[in-house]
Amino acid sequence: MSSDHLNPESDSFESRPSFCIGQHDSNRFETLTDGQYSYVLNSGFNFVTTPITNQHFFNRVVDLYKSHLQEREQWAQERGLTAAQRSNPSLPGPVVSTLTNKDTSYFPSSYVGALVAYSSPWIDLCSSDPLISSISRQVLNLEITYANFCGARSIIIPGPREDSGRGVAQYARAVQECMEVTTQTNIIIHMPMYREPGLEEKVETLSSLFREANDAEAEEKATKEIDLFGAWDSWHTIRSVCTYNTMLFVALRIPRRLPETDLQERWFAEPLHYLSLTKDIFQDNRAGHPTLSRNHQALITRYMRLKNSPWLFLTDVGPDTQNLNEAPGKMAIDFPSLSEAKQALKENRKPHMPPQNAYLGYIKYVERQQPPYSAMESPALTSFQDWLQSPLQPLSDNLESATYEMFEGDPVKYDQYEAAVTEAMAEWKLLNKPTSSATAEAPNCRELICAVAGAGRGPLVTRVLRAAERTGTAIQMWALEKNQNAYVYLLRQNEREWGNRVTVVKTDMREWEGPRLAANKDVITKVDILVTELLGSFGDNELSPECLDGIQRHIAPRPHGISIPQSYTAHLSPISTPRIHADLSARAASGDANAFETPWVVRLFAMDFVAQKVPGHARFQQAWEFVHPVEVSRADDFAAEHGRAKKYCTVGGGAMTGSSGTNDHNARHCHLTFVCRTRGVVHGLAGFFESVLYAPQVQGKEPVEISILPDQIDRKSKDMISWFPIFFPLKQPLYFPQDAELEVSMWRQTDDTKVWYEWIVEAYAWVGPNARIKVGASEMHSSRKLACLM
Ligand SMILES: C[S@@+](CC[C@H](N)C(=O)[O-])C[C@H]1O[C@@H](n2cnc3c(N)ncnc32)[C@H](O)[C@@H]1O
Repeated sequence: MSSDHLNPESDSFESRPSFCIGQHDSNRFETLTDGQYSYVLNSGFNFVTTPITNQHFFNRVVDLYKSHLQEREQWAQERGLTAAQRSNPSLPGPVVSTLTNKDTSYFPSSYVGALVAYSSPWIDLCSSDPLISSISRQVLNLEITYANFCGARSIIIPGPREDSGRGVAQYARAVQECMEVTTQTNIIIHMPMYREPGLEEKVETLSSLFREANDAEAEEKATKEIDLFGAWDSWHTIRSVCTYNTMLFVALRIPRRLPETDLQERWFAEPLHYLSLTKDIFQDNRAGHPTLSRNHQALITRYMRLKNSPWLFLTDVGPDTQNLNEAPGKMAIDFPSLSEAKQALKENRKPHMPPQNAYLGYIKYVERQQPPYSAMESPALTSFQDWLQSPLQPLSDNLESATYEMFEGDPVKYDQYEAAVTEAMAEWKLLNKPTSSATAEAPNCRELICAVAGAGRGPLVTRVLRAAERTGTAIQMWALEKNQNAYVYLLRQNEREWGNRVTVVKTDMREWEGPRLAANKDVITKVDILVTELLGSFGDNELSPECLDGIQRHIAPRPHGISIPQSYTAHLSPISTPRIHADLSARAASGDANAFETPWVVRLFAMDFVAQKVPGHARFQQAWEFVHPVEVSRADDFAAEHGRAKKYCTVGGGAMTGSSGTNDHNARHCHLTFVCRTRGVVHGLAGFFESVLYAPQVQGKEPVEISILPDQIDRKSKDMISWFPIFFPLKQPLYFPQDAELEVSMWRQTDDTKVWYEWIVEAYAWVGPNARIKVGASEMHSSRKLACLM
């Protein structure tokens, strides 16, 4: 292969994720000088971390702790305090005095924004010793406010080193306090994917420095089984305490042994800012060069597909402190000596250019190996990742041309519709079914009456005409549209593209009088094939059932007349999607009272399906189904008796307050049980739909379908992008333990004038072979205030 695919100027250029790679040294105690910073960048890194305070400060804090203990002891002895008096928590504690210029080499500079501040790893916010935890909190506050003052854009705080409830709560509270003092700075918690031995921060903490030797607690910890989801749990506590602040992120330590994919997916959904790779996770290949396992490469590839792909930082891979101390100064780099300039010329490099770092070189190789973006990862589609859109209301609103144009950009939907119509027409012929054009005057007329209702700008009309040509079927074609602007476009299409073969009518399909015969305009007949595309992401959420109800009386009587689509089903799965939850919380905080009551259309991406597929309980479960035409309609019966203009009224109040019940047959309810093996948190329900456009009557033939279900789309309508999923949020994230069951209740509600959804999720835990207890429930959510008007 030529290297053209890597050249942006070339036609065969393939775009792929680009990596931003930084360097972190866990033993660094001083900020890099200008020259050292240039040296690291010249080694090929894009950014570098910096400590906020130095060794001097560390020594000062250690001395403070020691002297405080001594003073307290002396003071207690002088006063002859009893053990109880000594442990009085009201005795004054140590106060870390403010920073001085001796405590730090980090100052505002031209490149301070390019440095990622790393707070001191030696503090212990989780300590059970109140003195140590207090000192640690003070140190963190001093560092964070100072880094914020200096202009740091990101500050990494080493995560808690254990997952104990008390320690993590203390830690989370301290971070919450930091978030209140920073303004423009991202706070990033450095967390391990799980507690793999050796993966944690190596630097000793104040607690380990002062801990009695041979600590039983430490020993117990070492022998404890690893709780794979423990570190994620701690992160979840921290971000919950920080109320899903959108400036709080994770730097994820990648372990040497990758865990099960469930855990990898859990982290994928979190706000990942960095992936941190230590030297230890690399293996040497036969030539002695560092490499990563295939699984590690696959993980990086997966995470790099995110719209905001995480940055990477390599820890302790060099250049180390010694290299940097020997690094030439900025002056030497800018004005090299004659001999260095000569040597550099000979070696075809820039003067003082450091050697390429082997680990970095390998990661750059991994970057070049990234699969190019597919058609489904175009910049436009990628920009839709996790972006919330209010669902369309094509019935009550009139769509714009650009919206129709966007629909028309996806050929898959139209191909499937054409396949369905082709199949229906071919079968009509094969089974010699009667047509609605055959009247008493022309009993042998074989022309099929076809109508596209809700034709938009006409792409489905084109497909029906094409299907007729392909199958050699004579048809009389009708196109109905209630949008007066699209109607103008349809009239022009008829003249220019369809050779005036189509009768275009501007009408709401529910008010249409029915098709008139081409041979005798006085005769109103029936439609043999009715084609509509009124489907939303949840199937029925753009009121397809209500619209089809209003036109189905024109479909030729059973068994001949057909509706394409023939049926559609709505499906649900509970998901964890912290980023969307954070987005919705921010909207709610800025005044959107309905943020958590809106079913959003969203290209869900950074999310985790929390339910597993187990026997009897699928991961994606069907909520309900609509089939067309409806066998019996009470409204039709009523209209036949009293006329269509008459208001349908039942005795009494009907099903909903004030309703007369005409649309009750389109109400639905489901109660679904999902099984979750690992513990986690649910932020809402992902909704999908499938539709059988046409199911052939001839045995052995597959139905023509479309689907947006993640486990079906590739089989039924691969690469179809016309619909993104729908998301029903939960106001309060619902935490559940392992081996839990989530029970989802959802309703499609109607009061004859509008349609809306209501949903609730309950969590149960198994406590015995036959006993479950309820561990939590969401509140009842309702989109009634944003209902679709009929
Ligand atoms: C999702 S768009 C599909 C447009 C077109 N068939 C396509 O596939 O590109 C639905 C169309 O149905 C129209 N529509 C919705 N409800 C209607 C109704 N009750 N009567 C007539 N047209 C309707 C809308 O104006 C819109 O043009």
